[in-house]
Amino acid sequence: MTSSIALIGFMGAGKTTVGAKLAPQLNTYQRDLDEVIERELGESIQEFFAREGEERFRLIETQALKKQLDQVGVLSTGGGVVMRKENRGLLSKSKVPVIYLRTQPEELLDRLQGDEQRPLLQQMDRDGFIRLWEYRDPLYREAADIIVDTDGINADQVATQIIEQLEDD
Ligand SMILES: Nc1ncnc2c1ncn2[C@@H]1O[C@H](COP(=O)(O)OP(=O)(O)OP(=O)(O)O)[C@@H](O)[C@H]1O
Ligand SMILES: O=C(O)C1=C[C@@H](O)[C@@H](O)[C@H](O)C1
Ligand SMILES: [Mg+2]
Repeated sequence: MTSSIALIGFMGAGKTTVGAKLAPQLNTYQRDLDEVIERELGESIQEFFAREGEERFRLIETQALKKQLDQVGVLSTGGGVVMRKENRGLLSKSKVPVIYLRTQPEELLDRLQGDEQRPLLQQMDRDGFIRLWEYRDPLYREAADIIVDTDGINADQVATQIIEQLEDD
């Protein structure tokens, strides 16, 4: 079974949380694209967004994705990684299986209640959040090799489902 994968999905789908659980089970380690970018920038994504805006962040995210995607390990991406066509192309043609953690927006809103780390979340009301989810859902599907529905199951159960799906492949 492969020990390299990439996790994609909306904010709060569990890419960071599930990736951390999955990596030791696959005898590998996790890299989180948001954390890689924050280390390179020397500041939080929140701070960078506030000063430079989303477009500049997306360019940096593409550079980071190019460097990280085909390396060994579990790569947890940021929720907006599918916004740029170039990134979707990189994910689609990548050698590593790309797994879409799919979670309904109502459950995501519950999980993210009170969050202050995600700049886009601060800018949106409930309807805007659902509209963005509906816009992105087909983009994640386009880029993914495997889809795992995470509604109503915890992060450990999501990790187990991913391993089962990888074994079936
Ligand atoms: N399957 C799950 N069931 C319940 N809560 C979950 C699940 N997966 C993650 N969470 C919780 O949801 C919150 C967001 O999770 P996480 O940070 O892993 O999301 P993410 O997909 O990495 O988001 P982002 O795109 O913003 O990086 C955390 O509080 C985490 O504990
Ligand atoms: O969904 C998004 O667009 C984002 C999700 C986070 O992971 C970060 O990459 C950033 O806050 C943008
Ligand atoms: Mg994350």
